[in-house]
Amino acid sequence: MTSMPLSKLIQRSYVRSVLIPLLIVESALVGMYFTVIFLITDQQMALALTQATENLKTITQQQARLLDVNLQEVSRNASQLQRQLEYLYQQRPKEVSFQDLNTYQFHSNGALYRPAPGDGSALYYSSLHGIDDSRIKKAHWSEQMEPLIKGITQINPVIAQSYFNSWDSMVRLYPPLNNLPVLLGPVMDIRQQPFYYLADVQHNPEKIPVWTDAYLDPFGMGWIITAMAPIYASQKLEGVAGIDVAISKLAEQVIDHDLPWQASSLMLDQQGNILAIDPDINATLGVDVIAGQDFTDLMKKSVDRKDEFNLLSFRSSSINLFFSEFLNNGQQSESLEIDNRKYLVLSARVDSTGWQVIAMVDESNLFSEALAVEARTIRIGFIAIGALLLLYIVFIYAAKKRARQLSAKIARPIQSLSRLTSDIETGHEFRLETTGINEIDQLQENFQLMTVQLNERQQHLLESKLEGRVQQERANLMKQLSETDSLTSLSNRRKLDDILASEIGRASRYDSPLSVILGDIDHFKRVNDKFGHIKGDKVITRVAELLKQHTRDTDTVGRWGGEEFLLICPGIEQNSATELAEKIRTVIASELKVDKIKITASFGIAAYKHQDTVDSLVSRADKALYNSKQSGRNQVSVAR
Ligand SMILES: Nc1nc2c(ncn2[C@@H]2O[C@H](COP(=O)(O)OP(=O)(O)OP(=O)(O)O)[C@@H](O)[C@H]2O)c(=O)[nH]1
Repeated sequence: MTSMPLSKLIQRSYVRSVLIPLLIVESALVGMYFTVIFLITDQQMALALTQATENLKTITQQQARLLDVNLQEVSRNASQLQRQLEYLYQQRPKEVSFQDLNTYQFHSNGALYRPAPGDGSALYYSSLHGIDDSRIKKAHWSEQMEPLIKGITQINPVIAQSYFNSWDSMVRLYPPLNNLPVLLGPVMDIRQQPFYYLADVQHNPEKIPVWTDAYLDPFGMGWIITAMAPIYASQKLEGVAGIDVAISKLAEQVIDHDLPWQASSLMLDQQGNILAIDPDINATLGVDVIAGQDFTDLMKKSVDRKDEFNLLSFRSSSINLFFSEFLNNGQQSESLEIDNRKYLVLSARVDSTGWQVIAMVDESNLFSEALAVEARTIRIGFIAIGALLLLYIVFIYAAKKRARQLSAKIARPIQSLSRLTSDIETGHEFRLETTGINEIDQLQENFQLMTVQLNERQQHLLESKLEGRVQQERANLMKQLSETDSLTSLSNRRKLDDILASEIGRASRYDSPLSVILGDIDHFKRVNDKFGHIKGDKVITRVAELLKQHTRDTDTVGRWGGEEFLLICPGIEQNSATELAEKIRTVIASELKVDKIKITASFGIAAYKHQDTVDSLVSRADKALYNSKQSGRNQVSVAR
């Protein structure tokens, strides 16, 4: 197992036991938080889509209905005008008197017209059939139509123009156009005009007002739709009454430009022609790009380029396809993708004309609220994550610091204990500080107790050892004192007895030689007598030194008594012992003097013999010594 610092161990345990579980739990919570946000956003978006679909569907249906109501009103106006004009024809007198001959004039191109209609109706009479008096009179008679046409035009704000066209190309029109002969030409034939066939019996057997298709007004009013009513008098088709409705005006009244979610409207006829369009979606559908200029202005000016206003014939093929399918299948709501943006498209049909009122809304507008809430909650989520990260950083920092403090708190007493262990033999007493950690404090207490006990035991041990040694020393000393001669420090008689007994035993056991030399200072009594005991003692001490000096370590020199010395020489034959004694005798005789008087000594030698005892051996040496004394002293004699 690898070892590591205590602080790291504590820190790791903090991280493992607290940080990691915390991290797992909070990661799960954050994950759940974001999942819930996405789910709720999805749900809110789906709800917003449903609400917008329902809402805009209702709005477009209301707009279509309102258009229908308006168109029906115009249709009723056309019926009214039809009835009034037919009544006028029925009341038409045979003869008509001229009111004011200057009212009408012939234009230079031959057509009859009213030069200055003012706020009255304009009149045009084609010269196609020739303009005789009766036609001039008819023109005058038709002035009775003016209040009818004018009244109808003024009664309904969506009506742009009302007029009557007679079969022989007389046109009475309100509001007036001054230059009708120029606009219509000298020989315009009304029966060749495309709308006129709507009035004949073959195409309109019920003789009721009918709607033309939407068309671009040749006089610059943009898209127009006309309610056309045949005027019969005595079964004869006298002409047609027309009420022009400017589609832009109609649309203005019914199409709300302030739709919710910034939705925009447009209106298509059955062929897909754009009858009205909110400028906001011009760019989206590419209408601006195709037309290259202001679309509404263009509509007012252009008559021949009708295709340019057909949604199904320009822009991208995907948009064409979408709208043609949308219109053909009568779909009410669908999603359309243009330039990677999704649009919700809803439509409602105008029953009178088969037009479609269409609302388009950018789906991102529907979801903006939900997405804004989502963005806000995601931001909150990220702030929370940031805060958590900050918390973790603070936590890790705090854990590190705490781990350091805790490890120091734990390590300090352990280090003290360790120091104490190494210093324990010094016997010093330590006082350890309490840590506040039960186990460690208990350990310290036990350790301290153990140290005290150990010190006490060591003290006891030392004391008992010392006492033993002192006793031993004393015994040794006593023994040494009992075996040593106090004057010469040589072995005394008792010790010599022991050693000699032991050497005799050894010589006997191993059959090894053993010799003893007994020496005695000559005429010592005289020395004492002459020089005193103190000097006598000195002579004895000096003889002892010389004996020690000239013998081996294996030899034993001892004071046998008084002025007598015994040398025990193990392993030495009689001859060698004699040589040794002779040498010692010579040295004493030559070196030892008291006040110039020579001191000599006599020696007796005895070699060990089988069965010898201490006494028998020493006795023989003593006899040999005696012989030396008898023979004149300062001699060496050998026992027989
Ligand atoms: N100063 C001193 N004298 C001692 C000691 N021990 C013995 N003496 C003396 O030694 C003398 C021995 O004398 P003797 O036995 O008569 O022998 P001697 O005078 O040496 O004569 P011979 O041995 O015959 O040569 C005595 O006078 C003792 O008192 C001692 O320790 N110190």
